Amino acid sequence: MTHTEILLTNVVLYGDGERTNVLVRDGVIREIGTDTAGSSDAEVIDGAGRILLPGLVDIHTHLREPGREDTETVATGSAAAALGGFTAVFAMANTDPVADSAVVTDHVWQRGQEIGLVDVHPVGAITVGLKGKQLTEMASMANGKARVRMFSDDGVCVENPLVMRRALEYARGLGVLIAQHAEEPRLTVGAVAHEGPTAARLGLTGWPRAAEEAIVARDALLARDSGYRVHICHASTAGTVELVKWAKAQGINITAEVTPHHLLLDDSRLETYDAVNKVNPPLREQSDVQALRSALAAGIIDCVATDHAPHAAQDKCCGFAHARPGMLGLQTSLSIIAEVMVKPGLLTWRDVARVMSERPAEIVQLTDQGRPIAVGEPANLALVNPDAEWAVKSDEFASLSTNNPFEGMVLPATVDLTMLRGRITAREGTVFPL
Ligand SMILES: NC(=O)N[C@@H](CC(=O)O)C(=O)O
Ligand SMILES: [Zn+2]
Ligand SMILES: [Zn+2]
Repeated sequence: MTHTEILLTNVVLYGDGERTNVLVRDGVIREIGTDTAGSSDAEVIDGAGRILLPGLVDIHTHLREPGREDTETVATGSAAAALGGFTAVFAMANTDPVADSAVVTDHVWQRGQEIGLVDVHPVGAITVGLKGKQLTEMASMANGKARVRMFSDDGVCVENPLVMRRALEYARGLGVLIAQHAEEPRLTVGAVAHEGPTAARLGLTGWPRAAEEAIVARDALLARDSGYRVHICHASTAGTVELVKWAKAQGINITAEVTPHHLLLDDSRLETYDAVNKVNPPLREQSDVQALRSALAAGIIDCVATDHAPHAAQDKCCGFAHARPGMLGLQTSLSIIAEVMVKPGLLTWRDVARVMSERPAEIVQLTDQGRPIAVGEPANLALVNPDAEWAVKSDEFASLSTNNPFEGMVLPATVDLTMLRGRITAREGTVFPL
């Protein structure tokens, strides 16, 4: 039976303050208050001990549709997202065919809306076929049904500085975001792991920090001169933190994200040669991990993004050098942030709302996500139990792939319920597609 109203009782907004009730009707938050009761028809959900956050927004996800539907689809990725507390995700363009035309971006958007678990915003490619040569028709994607607002060649770097410069100028005219996978490819030929003592000992070809940092520095300068903004995907080094801090201090319009795995894991994980730990950029050293945590706490790094990157078993269970890079992220991200940022006191839950919902929504200029939990606002919400603990079992995950480096870990905090425009999309491990 469908209720016209949902009443969340005894929740603590942002984990800060007194318990209260939140009444949702027709997709909108209608009333908030300890006396709020709703009509007799309202579905009452007891939120005692729970924190209410705005629905999470992930600006960096890989759903493998079209092309590798054996590893993830818009449907399975949406389910993983809803279970992880997300109400909007941005699906990267490195699909097959590449999302470099409105035909592909409109398809991805349309599929997401049909499934109805999360708003799936396609990211458009910056260059045709991700080849780094010719700019795509960003305007036709931006003006299509999907209203594409973010462009990236993620998976590969826009290497040519003139192409990057033109991309920023074109994006400026359209008001869309350019996001860079910062990797100077001439420094990473054959690279499979962070260049450092661990890779040297294990005989793995290294990806030096400078490969990332050189592009971050270059693109900060290109952003400065274009007068337009640039976003840095998956920041992984202490040097990137210093460069972003410097650029912001100059008034350069630059934003950056960090992944949960770069905040939790380091290259000591490589000892086993298990390719589940292979990812781009690679897991770095403990000093980088600490610098990334501090930078997220300080707002130098703006937000968290999962870089959820599902891969088939046959593409992972092969020699380390041949395995594809990437790891799952959507269903573990909030818990990892709770573990590495909230538990040690680096962030409050109020801050988590900022780095996992409000700030990412701002960066991509989504007007209906990352909104305050207030009367009249869209009911995009995540109900979190901060005191629960759970063990990660990837065979219980919604994703079609199992490349999960967090397998077996016991993590804090569960997402008990996710709501998209007033409709429950996930509740206690079950999803409710349209
Ligand atoms: N992060 C990864 O290691 N892999 C991503 C691409 C990317 O984000 O660069 C993928 O598409 O699998
Ligand atoms: Zn990338
Ligand atoms: Zn990515």
